[in-house]
Amino acid sequence: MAKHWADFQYEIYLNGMTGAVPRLPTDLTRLEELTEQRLGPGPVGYVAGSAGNGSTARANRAALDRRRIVPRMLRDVHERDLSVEVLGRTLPAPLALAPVGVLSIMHPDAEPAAARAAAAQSVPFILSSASSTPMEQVAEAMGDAERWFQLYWAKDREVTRSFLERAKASGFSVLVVTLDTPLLAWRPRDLDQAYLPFLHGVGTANYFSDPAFLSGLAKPVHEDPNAAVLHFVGMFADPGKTWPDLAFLRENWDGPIVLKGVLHPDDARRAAEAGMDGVVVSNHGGRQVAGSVAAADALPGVVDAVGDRLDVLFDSGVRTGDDVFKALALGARAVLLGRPYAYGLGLDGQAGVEHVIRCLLAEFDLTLALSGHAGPATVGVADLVEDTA
Ligand SMILES: Cc1cc2nc3c(=O)[nH]c(=O)nc-3n(C[C@H](O)[C@H](O)[C@H](O)COP(=O)(O)O)c2cc1C
Ligand SMILES: CCCCC(=O)C(=O)O
Repeated sequence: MAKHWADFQYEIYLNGMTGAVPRLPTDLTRLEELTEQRLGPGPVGYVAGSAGNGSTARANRAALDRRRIVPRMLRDVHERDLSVEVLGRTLPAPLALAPVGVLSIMHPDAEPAAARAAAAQSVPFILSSASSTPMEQVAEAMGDAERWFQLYWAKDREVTRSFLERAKASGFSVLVVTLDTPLLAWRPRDLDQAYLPFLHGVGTANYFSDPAFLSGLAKPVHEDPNAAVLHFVGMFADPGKTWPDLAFLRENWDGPIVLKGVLHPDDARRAAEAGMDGVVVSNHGGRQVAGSVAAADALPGVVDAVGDRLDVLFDSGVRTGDDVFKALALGARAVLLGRPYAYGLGLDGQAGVEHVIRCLLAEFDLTLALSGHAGPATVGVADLVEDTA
């Protein structure tokens, strides 16, 4: 049975009869400011910050804001079903939680709490390679929920092989390979505070628990933690990789593989030729290339190029239910959500993440209905106009 996401609206009003109001704002764009007030400047700067002067993060928002929905009337939207087919699975809504590393800088319950929230709301959780908790522990927290694993494609092939083996053994079924972070970008907010979570030992849990990684260290982590962190920083990603290298991942992973960070239609075509199953059109939430094309502006070109062969997902800048609608109208099958759930976690742990998911999907459900759609299938580019003013 289809889940009635919009009912959250009346749950909130009914709770109000006893004087209760939501613990966090229902306009998710307010979460960043609240997080700024409550958490330390280093962690908040890391999560909220972007590459360069922030131009890409702003462009992501502008590209979504510029597109406006044209609602249609009298189309029977009484019964709605938000489910979508993605990578051979049925998702109850077109949403997954994006891989966000180092979540313990936001909340001590970190990835297990976010993963439990996603599981409770039946939304896939994509666990980052740069998790602050080893993948086996996060998998355990997830029960029988959908598990997707994000790979930072290490220089050391044996570390990659070991990560894939561990992820398979822990029940992760979809592999999301991030291509846009072969190097960490110029991030002034972090540079100005000289703050990088990894140097505080956060985000290395999968590596420090990995036999292949540990065998590359001259001394055990506890004897020389700084050397271990520097070894991680030098090997977690590999600027030398090229398209033919994908064959190694295809050989070592049985399930679907999705390439994250694709913005050019030709790269999307190469992904299809390499036997991949999907792409995420993403500029990493504006955290990598300053001055980059906005993700929403890149989306239609990628959909045109490979939409009939690959599942095209989208992230970067999604903050509201109407953003989800717009991404679907531009051709995405589903969206990933990044910072807002990290803020929800920081402000209220697992409950905060559940709040964020429920608000976003309730608002999306209502946007669909009020725009004349009973589900994602009928949403298309004809539902949008571009505001050129
Ligand atoms: C604090 C933080 C950590 C992130 N860590 C990762 C990561 O480990 N792997 C990855 O592929 N993307 C990572 N991302 C990028 C997200 O997966 C996603 O692409 C981005 O946050 C989407 O944009 P949004 O934050 O505007 O929703 C991270 C983003 C943030 C904010
Ligand atoms: C080493 C980078 C991992 C975290 C990340 O992807 C981000 O901060 O955007």
